[in-house]
Amino acid sequence: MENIIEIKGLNKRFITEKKQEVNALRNINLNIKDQEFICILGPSGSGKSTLLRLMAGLIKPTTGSINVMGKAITRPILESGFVFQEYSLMPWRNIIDNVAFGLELRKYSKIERYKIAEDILIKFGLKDFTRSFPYELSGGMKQRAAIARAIATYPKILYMDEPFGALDAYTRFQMQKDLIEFWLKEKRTIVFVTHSVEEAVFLGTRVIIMSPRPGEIIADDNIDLDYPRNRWNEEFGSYFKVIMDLMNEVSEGKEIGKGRVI
Ligand SMILES: Nc1ncnc2c1ncn2[C@@H]1O[C@H](COP(=O)(O)OP(=O)(O)OP(=O)(O)O)[C@@H](O)[C@H]1O
Repeated sequence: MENIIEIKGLNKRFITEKKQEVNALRNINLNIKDQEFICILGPSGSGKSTLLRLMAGLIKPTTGSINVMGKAITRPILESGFVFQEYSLMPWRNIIDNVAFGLELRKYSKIERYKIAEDILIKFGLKDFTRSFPYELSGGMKQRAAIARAIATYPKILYMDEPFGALDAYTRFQMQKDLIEFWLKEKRTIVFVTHSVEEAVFLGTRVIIMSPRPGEIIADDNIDLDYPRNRWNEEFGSYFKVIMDLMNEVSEGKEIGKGRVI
């Protein structure tokens, strides 16, 4: 399968308000294939969100190149959707108008966008809340609505930054299952940032691990397990253990060899 995202020699340096330089990412080289479900793991501050925001065209590289669908990315493109940890809903719009927002940008008629948004909200179990406002929904429901909003336009690439981080364990499991179902059915590319090794092994076709700042990719592994995955089987446990051990080494600052493939 062809690469949908190609990153070469990427470096990102921020200048803080106090004029200090922060090297967030160093020499990132990464190719992501169409329809991969790639999970990005790494200690806090290792540049996971920065990498995601760069790919999505929300911020610009300091040096290096990022091509998405064959073109240098300079701003967010219509083929992509985002979900962030903090529910990315507009508080002043009701749920259906939130979900229909991307369709509005893409100039769908009001009838079309309400039809599409309504169908998705039914699928996401939010049928009775289409006219509610975000503050009237629970955390899990809000996050469902945020994902519904991101996929309403059926983006080719879905960028997700710890989308389930704030949810209770049960809701999180449910949402993981729903996301896998969506991905298996719709064959999109998903780039997913998480702190949870278990979540990465449950979801990803591939996992990359970042080093502490400045973030570099220090491990890159395919997870060769069938879907839907079973957290309790032995093979799942072996992947979990290998990646967890690596994460511990990384967090303790051990040099584990760059670009190591598990
Ligand atoms: N706009 C910014 N200005 C200055 N520094 C920034 C900016 N955005 C990120 N950084 C810095 O870049 C580094 C990487 O941040 P980033 O949020 O990408 O890490 P992360 O791995 O996603 O962290 P976490 O797991 O805690 O969410 C951090 O040191 C952060 O302080």
